Amino acid sequence: MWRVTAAAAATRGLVSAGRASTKPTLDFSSVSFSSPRISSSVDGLAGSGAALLFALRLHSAVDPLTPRLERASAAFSTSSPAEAAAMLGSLAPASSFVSQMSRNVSEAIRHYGRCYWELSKARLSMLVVATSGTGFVLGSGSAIDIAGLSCTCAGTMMVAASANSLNQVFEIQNDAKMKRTRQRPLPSGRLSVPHAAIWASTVGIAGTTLLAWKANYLAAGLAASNLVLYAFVYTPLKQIHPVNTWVGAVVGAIPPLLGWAASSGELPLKSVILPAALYFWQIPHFMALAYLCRNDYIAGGFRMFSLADASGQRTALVSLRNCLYLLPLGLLAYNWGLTSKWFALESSLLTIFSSISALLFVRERTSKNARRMFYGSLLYLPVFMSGLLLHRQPNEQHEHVISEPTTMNVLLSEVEVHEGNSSSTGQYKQRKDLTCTQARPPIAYASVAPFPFLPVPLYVSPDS
Ligand SMILES: CC(C)=CCC/C(C)=C/CC/C(C)=C/COP(=O)(O)OP(=O)(O)O
Repeated sequence: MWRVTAAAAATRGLVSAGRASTKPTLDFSSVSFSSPRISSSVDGLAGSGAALLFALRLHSAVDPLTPRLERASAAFSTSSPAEAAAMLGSLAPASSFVSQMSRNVSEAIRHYGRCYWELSKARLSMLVVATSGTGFVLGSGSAIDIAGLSCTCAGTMMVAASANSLNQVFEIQNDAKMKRTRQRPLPSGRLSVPHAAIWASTVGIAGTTLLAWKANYLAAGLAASNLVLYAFVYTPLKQIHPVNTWVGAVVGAIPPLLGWAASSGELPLKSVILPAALYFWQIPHFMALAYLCRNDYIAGGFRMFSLADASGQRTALVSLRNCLYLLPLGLLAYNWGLTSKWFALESSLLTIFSSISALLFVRERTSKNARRMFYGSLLYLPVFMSGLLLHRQPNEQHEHVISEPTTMNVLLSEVEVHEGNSSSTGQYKQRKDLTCTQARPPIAYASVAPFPFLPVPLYVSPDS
């Protein structure tokens, strides 16, 4: 019985996929299902004729039943309803196989998708991407290269995902002992270690390659070194010495440098403002976390600073000290031409607010005050980065390539003099205008003018 009904449902699927719009209509409403489970799954199948067709196409490579289905479907137009139903009844094993297969595929996608998401600590990685993207914008001139920004963010996401996955591969035993982490894919047994290692290597290599290809070697090198620092230095250090928090802070501070390097190919002094903010910001953030979860960290075998500080006093003082280190950053950002003066004001107010939460924790070391400091730190970073972006001054170093009265401009003006009013002057002017928005290497343009038939040479910095 169920064979016929399954075939009927498959027929409805084919009809709804539009293959039988001009064919005689079959009425299967009188057909009943003997099992509710089969009934619901077959109904689902019938409702998605297109999906079924697609699955059958895939299946046809391995299953000799598929040509039979195609013949039966063709017979639709010529057979009576009873004949067609009987014919399609013989196809039930194929359709149930396909339905099972598509269910398995979608379950596997959901399962591994979730595992990869958790293994990559996707939300943390997205925060890392936000800092790297901010670095990219700060390092840009007045025009922002959106394609470059997208590639930098994608590359950073992949390398950060890889670093986080390796961190979990190395900490399975510890994570299994901590309440906060025992449900992660590896300790919970949802994913095998080789699978996680292959995932980590693939995204790590892909991300670094993308950065090297679409940004530059400096950005790719920073990403790869940061991965090594996080996975192979910070991660084992967590079980060895409390200094791990400071090493971890360096890891968190590098992504904005990576972004800056990706947009401008160099790292001037003012590029360290956001990394410095991230470095100092992480100390109270992780101190608060380690204080709140100290029993969990003890169970996991991690040597956090707060574990050797039963009263919490040193933990609180270290947090306050690092909040205070954030104070001059707004002024420096203004002084070094990174932002307008408004940012200096906003950053100072924000830092005072964070320092007050740390001061309250120093005065009274309770979980409530530690939590307040933790949530305060969560607020600090997005506000600080938004302020930087809102009040940023375009990076002059990025634009000096086109604005300095050297190499290119001299050559361009010479070209204009030589060409006089000839029609090609317009082209060169156009090219010059283009450089004002795209800030391309001068030699690439200079070479075009006298020897347009020669290949454009690689850019060599005048300083090198
Ligand atoms: C480009 C690139 C490679 C970026 C990497 C950025 C990155 C992974 C930053 C994380 C910094 C950090 C110290 C996290 C805490 O890890 P944890 O091990 O203490 O966290 P857990 O206890 O939750 O595992």
